[in-house]
Amino acid sequence: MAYANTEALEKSVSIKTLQAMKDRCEKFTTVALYDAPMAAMAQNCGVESVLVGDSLGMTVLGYDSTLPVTMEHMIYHVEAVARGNKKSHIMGDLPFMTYATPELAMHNATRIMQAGAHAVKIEGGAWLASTVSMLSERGIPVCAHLGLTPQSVNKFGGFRVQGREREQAETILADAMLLADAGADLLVLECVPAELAARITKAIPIPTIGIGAGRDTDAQVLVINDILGLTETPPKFSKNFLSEAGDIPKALKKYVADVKAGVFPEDSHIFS
Ligand SMILES: Nc1nc(=O)c2c([nH]1)NC[C@@H]1CN(c3ccc(C(=O)N[C@@H](CCC(=O)O)C(=O)O)cc3)CN21
Ligand SMILES: CC(C)C(=O)C(=O)O
Ligand SMILES: [Mg+2]
Repeated sequence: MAYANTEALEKSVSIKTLQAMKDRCEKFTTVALYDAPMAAMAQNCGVESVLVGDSLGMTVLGYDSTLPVTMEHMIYHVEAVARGNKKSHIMGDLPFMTYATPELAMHNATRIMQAGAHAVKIEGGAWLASTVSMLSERGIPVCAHLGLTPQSVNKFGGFRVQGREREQAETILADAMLLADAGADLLVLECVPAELAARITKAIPIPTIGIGAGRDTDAQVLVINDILGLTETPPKFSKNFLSEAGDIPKALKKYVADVKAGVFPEDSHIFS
């Protein structure tokens, strides 16, 4: 069986566990999920890292973008996930405009951490460096997020691959190095060419978590709805693992095993 060596998490996973995995060149898996039973299942299937994503605005609440998501939505779902899962590392997204200034970021990150997250995720480049260092210095691990940052969908004019032009690719690489230097502990790279994600992963000491970013990031993230075939028009980079696996735990275990083995994402999921 392809997933025979995938087991429930035994010890709780911290930011240090994830860093040590990068340092050992061992891949880890993140799932964006939103409720207690799915969070429990992720823990039991060896998913090291879970993200309570603001994608919940689209995947749970039926909005067309992540912009309507509020702190109240995020807290409600972080609390549910934290109740269901005592082992995986839990990140919570800060929603649109709730970290527009460092002061707002510190206030709202506090609320996400008190709801049960172990780290917060924020979308943006160089402008976030001071926010990242302030949160980090005060004890809040930060996951930065570059490339297709969905809260900026109106600036991008749609959910489009980012970093295809040389100049933009160099900016994303420079932003990644700046945010890592500022104290970010993790970096999500969304919908960027695989070559760029590979360069960034080599250039920075912290783990990179890719989605539509090729095989060479330190980890992969997918949205649970896409893994389980719940999305009407799934993004090109996603994969329905349920259809071949047969049930939800088998689908999660197959996803974990395929990421560890470096066989997911496949060529058809990759932008170049
Ligand atoms: N179900 C779901 N999965 C996700 O991964 C996801 C969400 N929802 N909601 C929040 C954001 C939005 N995301 C998206 C949504 C659509 C595309 C998309 O349609 N991309 C095109 C590529 C466009 C191009 O070539 O530039 C695709 O064909 O996949 C990408 C990311 C990722 N996130
Ligand atoms: C797709 C991931 C990276 C995310 O930000 C979310 O689920 O909100
Ligand atoms: Mg998000």
